[in-house]
Amino acid sequence: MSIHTDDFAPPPRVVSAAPASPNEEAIERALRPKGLDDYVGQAKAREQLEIFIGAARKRREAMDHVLLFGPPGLGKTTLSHIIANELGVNLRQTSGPVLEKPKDLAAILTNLERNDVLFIDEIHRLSPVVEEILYPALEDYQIDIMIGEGPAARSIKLDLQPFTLVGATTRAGMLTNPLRDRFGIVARLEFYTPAELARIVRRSAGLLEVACDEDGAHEIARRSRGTPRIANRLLRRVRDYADVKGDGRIHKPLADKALALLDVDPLGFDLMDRKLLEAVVHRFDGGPVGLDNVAAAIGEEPGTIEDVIEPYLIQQGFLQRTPRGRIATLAAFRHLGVAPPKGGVTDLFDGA
Ligand SMILES: Nc1ncnc2c1ncn2[C@@H]1O[C@H](COP(=O)(O)OP(=O)(O)OP(=O)(O)O)[C@@H](O)[C@H]1O
Ligand SMILES: [Mg+2]
Repeated sequence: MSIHTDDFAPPPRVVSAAPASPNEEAIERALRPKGLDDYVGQAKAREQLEIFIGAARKRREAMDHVLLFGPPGLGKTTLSHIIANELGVNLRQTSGPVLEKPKDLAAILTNLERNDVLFIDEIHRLSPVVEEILYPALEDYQIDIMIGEGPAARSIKLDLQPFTLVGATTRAGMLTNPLRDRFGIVARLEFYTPAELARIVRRSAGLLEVACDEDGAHEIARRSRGTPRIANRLLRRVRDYADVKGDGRIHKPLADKALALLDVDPLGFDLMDRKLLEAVVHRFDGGPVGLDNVAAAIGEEPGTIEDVIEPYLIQQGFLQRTPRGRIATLAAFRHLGVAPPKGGVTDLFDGA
């Protein structure tokens, strides 16, 4: 039997917010809510969109362009599909890194039908030359394209059908100002509360035809890092456990055991989170420590730490992001069972 190098790749994090495999993406599609009514949580974004969608439908116009931003797995792609559904138009889907040349985007834009939704995922990764042709498209539904080459080259204007751009990004800070300014609607997606995630777990359990009681759903929800993608994944893992070790039904004691086996602790932190907190606490005395140093200490990309691991730890009050670096809070010391430093945990303002 040959050994593939893949055999040595670390197993994917069970609480990673990124989709684990193409198979998981297919399951996600099946669990994706189709309308705003099914879309749990995100009250603010939902309310905003309800109004804009309603107005655009009434006037039979293209809705204003929308920017969705927030950490992975919170429902940006889901929401873009819902917007197109609710508007009753087609959705064309692409992503920043896929659009290499202006003509790639031009081909998509010129094929849009009236009032369609164009979804560009990872919009912060658009190349500058592609972004350039997007500006007039967004403002005037026009593009300038070059015909011919060399001295004979000339630019012509093409009219487009009115359309709505929905851009998604995990890093709003990386968008250029001119691009950001062209979005009329900007919605920031927030981490979900355990109660909201429990509703999502119950809904998904229904679709997957698994019996899951309220307490079982809550246990899964509580450990899902505020993220529906993780909640759905943990539900499927717990279902496997229930099928093998139980009678297929999910309740709290069973969920507890299954999740402990998966190394997901009661706060939803996994080995990666603990590794990060431990590094800041043990190796850097609680900080402040720069992102690059933490990254080197735990062998992760700084970008991954910033986009994927940190946001939840910060939101939960275990880590602070300060101009001088990352600081572990008292809660982090307590969670790791470590006595806090004598002078107290460095806080944001001391010495500043
Ligand atoms: N509000 C919600 N209600 C119910 N289920 C949701 C909700 N938001 C997301 N989900 C579920 O979580 C899964 C992941 O959501 P989605 O793919 O939309 O995340 P994303 O923000 O686009 O992530 P990424 O940044 O990785 O692209 C979806 O397949 C869907 O089943
Ligand atoms: Mg997505």
